Amino acid sequence: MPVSHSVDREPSEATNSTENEHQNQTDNDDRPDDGLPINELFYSLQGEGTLAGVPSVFVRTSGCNLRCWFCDSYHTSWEPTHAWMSLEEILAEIESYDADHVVLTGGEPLLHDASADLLSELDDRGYHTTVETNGTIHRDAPIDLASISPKLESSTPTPERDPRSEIPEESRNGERRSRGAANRGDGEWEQRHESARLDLDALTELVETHPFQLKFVVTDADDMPEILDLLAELRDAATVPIRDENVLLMPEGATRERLAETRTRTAELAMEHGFRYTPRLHVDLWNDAPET
Ligand SMILES: C[S@@+](CC[C@H](N)C(=O)[O-])C[C@H]1O[C@@H](n2cnc3c(N)ncnc32)[C@H](O)[C@@H]1O
Ligand SMILES: Nc1nc2[nH]cc(C(=O)O)c2c(=O)[nH]1
Ligand code: SF4
Ligand SMILES: [Mg+2]
Repeated sequence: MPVSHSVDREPSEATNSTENEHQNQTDNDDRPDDGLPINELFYSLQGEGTLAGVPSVFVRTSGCNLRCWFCDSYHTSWEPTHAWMSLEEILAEIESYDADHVVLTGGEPLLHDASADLLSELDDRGYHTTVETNGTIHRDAPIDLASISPKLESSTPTPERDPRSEIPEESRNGERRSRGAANRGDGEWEQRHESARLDLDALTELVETHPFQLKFVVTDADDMPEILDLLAELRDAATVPIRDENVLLMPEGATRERLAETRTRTAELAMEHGFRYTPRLHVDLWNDAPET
């Protein structure tokens, strides 16, 4: 069974958009110089995108500069938990699995300087690396597939959609969330998320520097005009072709129940526009279980 690391302590304040600011809000005590805050590290099948079905080791960093209301990795964004692991420890654990593919995800993995070092070490060892990123940060690092998921207006945590506004209950991962009155949501991230969620320069640099896929989370047909506008802007700005086959529509849903509501419409939209559809295999297989 994969190993999970989490830290039992009060949730940190909202994570900021730079690593330094982020580090100010996390444990200093046991942090190695070259390490990363790891929320979970596990072996599974790539569930999304053009490599769906490929056995892969997942390294999930903690901390994000955005706060999508639907985030399926709540404990890396809204209430980040993690243990600090040195690169040596991370690499040893990756090497303990029989896999050629590594997926670096989060949270937002490109927030962290050490993500670039980890990617270089993985490259030296011959691994194929996929980085799951929201596309707001570019880093100079060897990446075999930049899996970019630019965030649409429908991701913004308005007060009505703020997950911290809900009464504390079992979390999506089956753990109890500790949410007191002090950290109850009231849409405080709405503006911050909205102003940070798209960065055309970072997106352009990402598609120009790495093999890439653009993976849009679709909640309903209203998302399409924004996807088409963003693609037109990106195609204008980038010096590399962005083919329809590089554009994936992925249904929003952290659970089988929710996916049952979104996937057929998303598949029809993909056909209508000539884009790819990507399933969420891991949700079909294991629902919202952690470490899958
Ligand atoms: C948790 S994110 C981490 C990487 C990065 N922060 C990002 O958003 O791309 C991993 C992937 O899950 C997707 N995702 C998160 N919550 C989702 C949901 N409820 N339904 C569908 N996709 C979701 C993201 O869009 C992204 O493609
Ligand atoms: N199986 C599986 N495939 C995935 N592809 C991208 C994931 C992610 O959270 O970034 C993910 C994930 O969490 N699990
Ligand atoms: S950008 Fe990714 S990790 Fe951050 S809140 Fe959105 S889905 Fe979650
Ligand atoms: Mg996931």
